[in-house]
Amino acid sequence: MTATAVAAPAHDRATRARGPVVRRWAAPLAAAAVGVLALAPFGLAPHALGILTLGLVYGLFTYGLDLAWGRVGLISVGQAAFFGAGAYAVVIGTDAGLSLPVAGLLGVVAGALLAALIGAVALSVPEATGVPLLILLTLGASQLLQRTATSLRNLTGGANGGLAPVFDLVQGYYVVLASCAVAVALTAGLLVKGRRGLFQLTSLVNPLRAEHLGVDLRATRWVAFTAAGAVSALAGVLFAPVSGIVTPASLGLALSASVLVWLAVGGKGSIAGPFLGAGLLTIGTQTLGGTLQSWYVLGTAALFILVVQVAPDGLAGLVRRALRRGRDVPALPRRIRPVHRPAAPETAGDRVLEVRDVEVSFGGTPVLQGTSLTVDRGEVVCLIGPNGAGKSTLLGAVAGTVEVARGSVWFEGVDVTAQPTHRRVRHGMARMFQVPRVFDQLSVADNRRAAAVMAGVGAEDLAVHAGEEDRVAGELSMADRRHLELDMVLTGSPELLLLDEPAAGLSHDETGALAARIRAVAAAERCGIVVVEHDMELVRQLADRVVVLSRGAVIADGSMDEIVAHDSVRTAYLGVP
Ligand SMILES: Nc1ncnc2c1ncn2[C@@H]1O[C@H](COP(=O)(O)OP(=O)(O)OP(=O)(O)O)[C@@H](O)[C@H]1O
Repeated sequence: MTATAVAAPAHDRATRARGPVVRRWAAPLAAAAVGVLALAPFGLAPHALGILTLGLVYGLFTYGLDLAWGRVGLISVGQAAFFGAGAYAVVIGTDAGLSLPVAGLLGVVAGALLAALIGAVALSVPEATGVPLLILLTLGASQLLQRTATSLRNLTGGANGGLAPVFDLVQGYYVVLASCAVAVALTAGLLVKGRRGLFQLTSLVNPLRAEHLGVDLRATRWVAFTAAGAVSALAGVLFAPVSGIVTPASLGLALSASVLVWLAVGGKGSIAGPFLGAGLLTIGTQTLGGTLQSWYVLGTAALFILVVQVAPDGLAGLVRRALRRGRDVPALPRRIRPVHRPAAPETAGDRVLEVRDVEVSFGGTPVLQGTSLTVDRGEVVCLIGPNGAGKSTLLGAVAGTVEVARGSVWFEGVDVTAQPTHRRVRHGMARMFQVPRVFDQLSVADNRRAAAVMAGVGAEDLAVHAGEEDRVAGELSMADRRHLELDMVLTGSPELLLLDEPAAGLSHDETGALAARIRAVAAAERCGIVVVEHDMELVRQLADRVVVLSRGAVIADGSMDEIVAHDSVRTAYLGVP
């Protein structure tokens, strides 16, 4: 399963050229949907057309949520804040004498700015606190805006709502609205094409691996969340003239909960899913909700639970599975421009890495206490020490995933202590984890493509081995996943390779094969390699130099023989008195 770039077999090139089944169906299905929308005014009674219009508005609203939740995994539980902001902009703006398009534009800008602000705050903190913070902030924004809309009677009409311009001709407004929905869905679809599509899909599937291939997670998520706010606000703008009245409910929790259900039922991560979920449930509410009342609400809740249990990818996911004979593997966009990789700085000499007196604490407990480490080009340094000594923490400090309280990290002669992980990676730092971090849900071929694009290599020129298009990375054995991860991080010809217990979970023979490969990489690529390892046999095979860490401090640094003979190492690590 080791891989270097060779020409793709002809049949694999053909498979890629044809594209996955769903892609072949996408254009005809989209054309059919647009055709149905275009013919609807001629075939439907005004009441039915009104319901379809509302379904389209809510579909667009749901699509907005999908740009955040479905594309980058950011759940907003107060998405109505953006929808209501758009709707109220129409009420307030037109009341102040602005034309509908100008008031609508202001509404979209307001929604985008609100989302940009919330996203910037929530994404500026570490992920573990950022995701709950986003949930709280969206919920808070929705509640705050709802209360404000209720209180400012003169401006908004208070609890009874404010009036929006209504158009006499339902059919005339339908055409405007349907054109808008189609245009926005297609334009916003550009956000998930090409390189940005790769950033989004990889961030969604495995954020840590994405970041360690050079994806800027924060920027990717922020752009998606801002776009989600703008699109949901536009839906609110379009909703105001359909409803004729905008009440505080358009900012509230019930609508925010509904849009989550619509997206879950329709299916995340596509254009069709949000429109399908919102459309079907809106038609259901309008036609059955009045007569069945609480039974209808109960039925919707049951449908939600059923879909979540039976088809987590929603109705659109069911259709995709049917078209793909039971498999629903997300695919990277085609034709992705490689990411630009900066050249090595002129200051770079033979020293690839220098860690100077680094201190790291977790919750006030010191873990690294003035730790220093150097690695030269072509050198393999093995980092050993008892459990909890701080070895993985040191790798994290080097890679930028662990915050350094004092001291500095120099990579290729540049102080990178304040640099985010993705920037270090783009300058040639690569990392493998104790548990292999590959994109489990994607095909092996797409894993390689993602790595190639991020390494600045054209995905078109990449080797695709027989069967790798159809093989999902999560189905590979532990050894194959490790080799795939190594292939991926080596695609960028790194200057520094960080390996955290690479032999974990491997058999004796597999460990031997991996050791031979790591040695070959060090010789061929002339990169510095740091290996955290407990397997002393592997350390002996790999190490040019061994560094021993105990309680966050380096207690020995030298050849394997020197280390074994070292008194404090025998006491601290080998347990010999
Ligand atoms: N994110 C974290 N939050 C709090 N404590 C942490 C965190 N990461 C590590 N620690 C603690 O820091 C100490 C060092 O952990 P680290 O994983 O770096 O040790 P290690 O030498 O790699 O150990 P092992 O060989 O068992 O993997 C441990 O006590 C661990 O519990």
